[in-house]
Order: sequence, then C-alpha cells, then structure tokens
Amino acid sequence: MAFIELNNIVKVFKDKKRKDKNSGGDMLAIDNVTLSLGKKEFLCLLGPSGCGKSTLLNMIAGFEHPTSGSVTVDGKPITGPGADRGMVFQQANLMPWLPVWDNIAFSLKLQGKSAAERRAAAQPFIETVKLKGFENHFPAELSGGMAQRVGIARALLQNPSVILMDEPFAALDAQTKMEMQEELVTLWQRYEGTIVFVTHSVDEALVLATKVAVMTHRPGRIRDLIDIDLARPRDTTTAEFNQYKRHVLSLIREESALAHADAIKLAA
Ligand SMILES: Nc1ncnc2c1ncn2[C@@H]1O[C@H](COP(=O)(O)OP(=O)(O)OP(=O)(O)O)[C@@H](O)[C@H]1O
Repeated sequence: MAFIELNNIVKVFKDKKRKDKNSGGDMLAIDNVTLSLGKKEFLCLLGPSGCGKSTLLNMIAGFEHPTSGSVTVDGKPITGPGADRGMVFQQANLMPWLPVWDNIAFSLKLQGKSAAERRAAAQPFIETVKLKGFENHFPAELSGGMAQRVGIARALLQNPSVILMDEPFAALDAQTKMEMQEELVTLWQRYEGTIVFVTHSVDEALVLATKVAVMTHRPGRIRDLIDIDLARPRDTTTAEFNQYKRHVLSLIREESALAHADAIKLAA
C-alpha cells in the first residue's frame, strides 16, 4: 500500500519579477505530479536546476502547499510540518552555542525536557551517526561531514516515518560524500521509514535509491520513474550500474538542453 502519495500536484508561484509578462506574474513550477511510494522506499529526485525538486520535497514536509492536488503520508493529508517528517538540509543549520548532544536533542528542548532527559535521549543517535567522543563539541569544532551527521541524528531523534533530505551531501568533499552515502544506506537498511532525497548527482541517486524520479525542465513533471534493481553495496563501475547511468544521463541532458533553450528565449 502507498505510504506517501502525491496526487495531481500543481504549484503556481506568484513571481512579479519574471520577464514573460503574458503569464501575469504566475509561474507554473510543478505541473500535475502524481507519485506513490511504499514504506521503506528510498526515492531520489533528480532533474535540471529549477525543475521543482525542492518544492516537491517542501510540500511533503508541509512547508509549501500545492496550488491544487494533495499530499498524504500514511493516509493523512499534509497541512503543515509535523514530527512524523524529519528534514535534513544542505547546511546542517546547527545552533552554534549548543554542544552536539543538545543540537541533536533540540526538539526535546522545545518540549521543555530536562538536560538529563535530553542527554540520555541523544546518546543512541550519537552512536548511530558515529559521533561518539564528540558529544560535547560545538558546531564550530566539527567538519562538514560531522555537522551533517548531527543534522541527520537530530532528524532521527524525532522517530519520523519519513526523512526528507535536500542535497545534504552537496557541500562535502568527494571522499566524505562517499562515506556519508554508505552510512546513509546502512542507516536506511535498519530504518523502518521512507527517505526522499533531492540530488543533482546521477551517481549519488543510483548509489542510494530504490527509485529515481527524473523530473522535466520547468514546469516540473515526472519524466521517468525508474526502479533501481542493483545489489548493495552498489559498485559504480559495473556494466549494470552504467546502463542505468546512461539512461538517466540521456534524460537529464535532454531536459537541461530544453532549460537552456528556454533561458535564451527569455533573455531575448
Ligand atoms: N517561494 C517562491 N516564490 C517564487 N518562485 C519560487 C519560490 N520557490 C521556488 N520558486 C521557483 O520554482 C521553481 C522550482 O524551484 P525549486 O527550488 O523547487 O527547484 P529545484 O529543482 O530544487 O532547483 P535547484 O536544483 O536549483 O535547487 C524555480 O523556478 C524557482 O525559481
């Protein structure tokens, strides 16, 4: 049964700064996206810049609302943010004055839990994301990868049934990125929920996902929804991996070319 459902999602943004005056300032960002995801699915959203990946993710998070259509998670319509959906951003956005453990337990602080309760609740997640020994460090004392681990632990602590990740590894160096991808897959294999992950990287999507949704150039639609049937851990050098990569890259190239042509038209 579907766990996350996007039903005929349309999103129009009011954008008075756009050049094409015929639009009356309306910009169709998402055009009729319908998508069903089972529990324990790992979906990666791929597509050219501006195709609406983050907008879709933010609608599942409840930060954005569709102009028409609906989003449901576990049968419940999404009307706003909730603890059942954890979010991890490109920048970890940690509280610089709080140590690692208290950043992880930040939601409990908001609920008025004592320091001892927060410290105890944070500990298993510190271990999950391999930050043992860094509990008392402050964000300024962490590497980019460590800060992202804190962000992931902070999302996990709320025991969400969905984790939404918006390019969480984009700012990391190549080696750290690979390690974080491996760790995330291990974590997901133990996790009972669903992950929706936005990325620009075809390799990253193919290493992580059970399904990859390739979106069209604006307005965003689902161009192809591909089941990734590759054994784990995934080897990026195999013929099977590269077959998927060729297919996805050809779609992305077509969509990026359309985006480029539109940009030239708009500038003319
Ligand atoms: N609050 C907003 N107001 C007006 N337009 C917006 C708003 N948020 C997003 N948009 C527009 O909607 C479109 C989709 O944006 P979105 O950030 O979802 O794309 P994206 O695929 O995540 O892009 P990128 O890969 O560059 O991060 C873009 O044209 C963007 O300018």
